[in-house]
Amino acid sequence: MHNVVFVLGPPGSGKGTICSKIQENLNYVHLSAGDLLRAERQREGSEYGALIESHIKNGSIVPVEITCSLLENAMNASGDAKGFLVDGFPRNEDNLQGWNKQMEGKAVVQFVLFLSCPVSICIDRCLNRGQGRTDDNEESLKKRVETYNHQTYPIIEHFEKSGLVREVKSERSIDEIYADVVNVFNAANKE
Ligand SMILES: Nc1ncnc2c1ncn2[C@@H]1O[C@H](COP(=O)(O)OP(=O)(O)O)[C@@H](O)[C@H]1O
Ligand SMILES: Nc1ccn([C@@H]2O[C@H](COP(=O)(O)OP(=O)(O)O)[C@@H](O)[C@H]2O)c(=O)n1
Ligand SMILES: [Mg+2]
Repeated sequence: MHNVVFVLGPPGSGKGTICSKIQENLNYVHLSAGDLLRAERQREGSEYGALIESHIKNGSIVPVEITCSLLENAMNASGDAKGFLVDGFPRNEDNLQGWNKQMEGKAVVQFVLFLSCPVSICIDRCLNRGQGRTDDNEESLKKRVETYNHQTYPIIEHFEKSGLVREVKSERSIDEIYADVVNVFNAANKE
């Protein structure tokens, strides 16, 4: 059974940054849904390259069958770990339903780490991210924020109802955020 922490928050809230620090220090394996989709987009022979690129540019969400299979394969290919940081998933109702269907009996969600951050700060961070992403431009970001507000935030509210959400405010320095995040993980692993 895979132990999973979902990591959610607006684009640019620092999900990737914080996950790599947790992976370094806490024996969790970081799996970014966005990174897995970008790798699949580049993979020679992939039948999904064009579809993935069009969703990424439009800030819309790739069908869950593709994303969840990439996540499951990556979990199965990984060695022993305390758990997996599933970064940027589930981002909409389709993601959530697809995960529940595909991963029932194979994974348990330990909690949801919610990195909350004002959108204006998030947009500035993405515009300055410097990774050459095809979606870090004003036009794509407008759509990504809209997708976050209308599709992803309701998923966070859904988990909130089950008491699974741990919110950490991420408009602060990485060290301040990370200190709170470590406390969240320590508390969860004591339960
Ligand atoms: N707490 C922070 N303060 C300032 N900049 C940050 C902070 N966390 C991340 N960043 C920067 O903001 C950008 C987006 O961070 P990233 O981790 O890629 O976010 P996400 O995965 O949520 O989109 C990156 O350039 C990163 O270096
Ligand atoms: N579960 C997911 C995650 C990402 N994606 C796509 O990948 C894009 C980039 O996701 P990302 O997680 O790398 O973006 P950030 O929030 O890290 O900036 C999203 O805008 C979606 O188009 C998706 O379709 N489904
Ligand atoms: Mg990211």
